[in-house]
Amino acid sequence: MQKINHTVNVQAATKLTPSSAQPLFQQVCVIGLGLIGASLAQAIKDNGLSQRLVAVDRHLPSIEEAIQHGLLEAGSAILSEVVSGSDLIVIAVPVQAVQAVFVDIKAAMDNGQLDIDCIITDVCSTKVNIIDAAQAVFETLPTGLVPAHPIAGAENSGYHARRATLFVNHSVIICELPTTSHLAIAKLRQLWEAVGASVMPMEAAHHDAILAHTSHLPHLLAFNLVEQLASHDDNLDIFRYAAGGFRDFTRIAASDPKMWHDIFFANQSAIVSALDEYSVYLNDIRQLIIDKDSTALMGLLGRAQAARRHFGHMLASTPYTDTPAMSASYNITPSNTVSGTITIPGDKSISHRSIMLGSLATGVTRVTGFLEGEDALATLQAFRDMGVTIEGPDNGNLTIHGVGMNGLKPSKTPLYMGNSGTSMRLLSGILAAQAFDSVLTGDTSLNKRPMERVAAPLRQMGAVIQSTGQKGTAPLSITGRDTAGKPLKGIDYEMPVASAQIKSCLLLAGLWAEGTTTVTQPEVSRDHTERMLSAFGYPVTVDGNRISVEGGGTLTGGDIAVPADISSAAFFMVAAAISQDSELTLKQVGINPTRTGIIDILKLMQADISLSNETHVGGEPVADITIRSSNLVGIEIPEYLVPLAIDEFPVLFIAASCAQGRTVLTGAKELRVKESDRIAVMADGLQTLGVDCTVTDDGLIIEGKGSKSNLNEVKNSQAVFGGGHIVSHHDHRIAMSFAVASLRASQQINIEGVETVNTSFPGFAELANQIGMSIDVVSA
Ligand SMILES: O=C(O)C1=C[C@@H](OP(=O)(O)O)[C@@H](O)[C@H](O)C1
Ligand SMILES: C=C(OP(=O)(O)O)C(=O)O
Repeated sequence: MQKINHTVNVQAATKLTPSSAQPLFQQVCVIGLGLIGASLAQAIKDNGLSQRLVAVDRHLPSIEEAIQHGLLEAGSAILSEVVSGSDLIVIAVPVQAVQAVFVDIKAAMDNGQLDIDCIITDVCSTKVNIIDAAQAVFETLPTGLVPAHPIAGAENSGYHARRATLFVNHSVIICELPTTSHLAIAKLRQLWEAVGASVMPMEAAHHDAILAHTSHLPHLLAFNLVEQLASHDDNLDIFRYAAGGFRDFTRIAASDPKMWHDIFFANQSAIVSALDEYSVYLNDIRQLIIDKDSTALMGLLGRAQAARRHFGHMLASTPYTDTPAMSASYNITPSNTVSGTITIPGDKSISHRSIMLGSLATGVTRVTGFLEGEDALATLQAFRDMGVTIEGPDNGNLTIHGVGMNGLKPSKTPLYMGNSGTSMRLLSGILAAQAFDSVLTGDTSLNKRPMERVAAPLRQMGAVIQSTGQKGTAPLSITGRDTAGKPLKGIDYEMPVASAQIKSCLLLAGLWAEGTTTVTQPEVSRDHTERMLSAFGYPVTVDGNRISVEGGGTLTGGDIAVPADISSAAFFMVAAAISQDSELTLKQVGINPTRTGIIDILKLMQADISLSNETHVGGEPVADITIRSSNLVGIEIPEYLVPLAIDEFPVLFIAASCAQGRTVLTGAKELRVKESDRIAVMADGLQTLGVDCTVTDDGLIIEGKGSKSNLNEVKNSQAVFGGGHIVSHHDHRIAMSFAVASLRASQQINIEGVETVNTSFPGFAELANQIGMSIDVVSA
């Protein structure tokens, strides 16, 4: 067979990687110039990863073209003609042809054309049979053998479909065999990372089982559905009118039949078991349709829709919902006045609890005003994962089909709580009492927050719960009562901190415990759990700071109207208070007295705030809040107000910076264990913007820069903050607080890491701009 040589383009061939003086390889030999092989060759070439590139392919026109394009230095249909001196061989042929390639490679090693430690890898979709094939050929597996699988592709095949960027942001699974040398693994990892992929090690059999479900089964179904429709007599009509769904679902049936033929046989047993499982599910959904079981069908469809979005985020430990960008920043131009009448999104704490109690109730619960922020959506998804049918959210409306106190089912995957401390802590109380085991995990920030504060008292109730993170942190592993034995028992617990999350966690666990569960809080904290339990017909005894429930009761579903969140309203309250000639009215905001610390503190600072249209919505008091510009004064914040304004301190620090004189906060150590250390992070940002402040162990002292002008003079005209770059540490409340600072800034403020604003206040920037601020959201 003919060998085609080509004059080497010296410049291109010696192009170096930016990070090293030498290319990673002397000569790479790619066997098979199909889509994957040719794309990898192109990526190696474009990134200067090899001194020379050669290829083997039975289709000589592809080889010739690749040489003409300057991609290859040489090529042939016969391996022995080009392989000499290669230090990497990439096998990119159909699975069934790999064994024959191994025979050729062994011969080249035996006759000295190839070094014994040459790296040999492949890109095939199955792994066990590749290892079996190598074992059949080599007496001992070569130390350079590293089976691999790039999870990337396209329905187009062949040399012409190649793209050097095919692997960017894709995963490559590599199977490290006991025989493989560390150097081979390290070099192959370096190669894949250099072409933009991320490498994951995986055991070969596990790889095959996973791929059977995620790749092989969908391809098989796509081919089969096209076959089914094509066999109809009226197939022309079917194809002519086949709209997006058919096209989307069967896109992959345009893939290479030979390749898939080989894969289906190569991974036979894993594919057959995936197919058997699929048949069971298919039959189940068929039956739901026959039975007209609307609740169960909605449950299945809702769960599947949400799970489709959810898995990606869970794996990446990133924000929960499909936000427009995984990282974003604000560029804010100073403005000096705000005005208008606006509606703030629903209360986060009440939204969480509506899902939890609605799911555990008997009957249907209809929720309006639900906060469609990532934190509350994490709670929603967790209950879907545990088998609850929840319709929506649709414009804040939800219908929850309660499953009763004993109706939750084990989730098939760890429950992902995203960024939400409330979800994780309240759910751990509920799950500690369930029959089944659970695992709770979160994003990078949540997995750093203290969880022993709930795990330790739950253990006193008899729960079996482990905080498996490094410092009493998540992931939490909870053993179900079926394994752990007896039911939980009520305890009388003195809470060391005034935390509504600890209180709620224990009260919720107490619903299933034997006897009475009592918690005593050192200070009043938000009481939404107590209120909502009562609204669902569950008796709760409140005696000052002692709150008790008896285990064994039931909840009855009903309607819940979620009021606007005072914690979100706080940003706009401060915005109007610190800026010039401003007046804002915030409609129907929750003014539960356990949440109104922000109003009390601002009033002590002489803010101009008034409430009107006071009424009750779903057991919670609400009012319109009107706030106007005022010359604030610095104060010593009374410690009893700290739990009543716990989430509002970041923005209160902005208010304090604009006040005349010093503001002192003490007794607020809890701020250090929120989404960020809110004392340290706020102090850093304030200093960046030119405000003098001193961090203390449990608080902050801020030297306000407000004017001494009397209240009749033009209010709030001077700049307090300079401009600068603020790092929010991905904490939503830090990001929004510094956005508010722009109303008294002399120059632009840029805030990095604002994507988490969606956890509590989706639409914040749009609303801020609507009342006169100037926030430009930049997505990365
Ligand atoms: O119970 C709740 O819904 C919450 C309680 C507070 O946390 P702690 O209980 O940790 O103070 C608060 O910071 C959080 O945003 C919501
Ligand atoms: C602390 C907060 O929430 P969580 O604890 O639920 O993450 C917050 O929203 O400020």
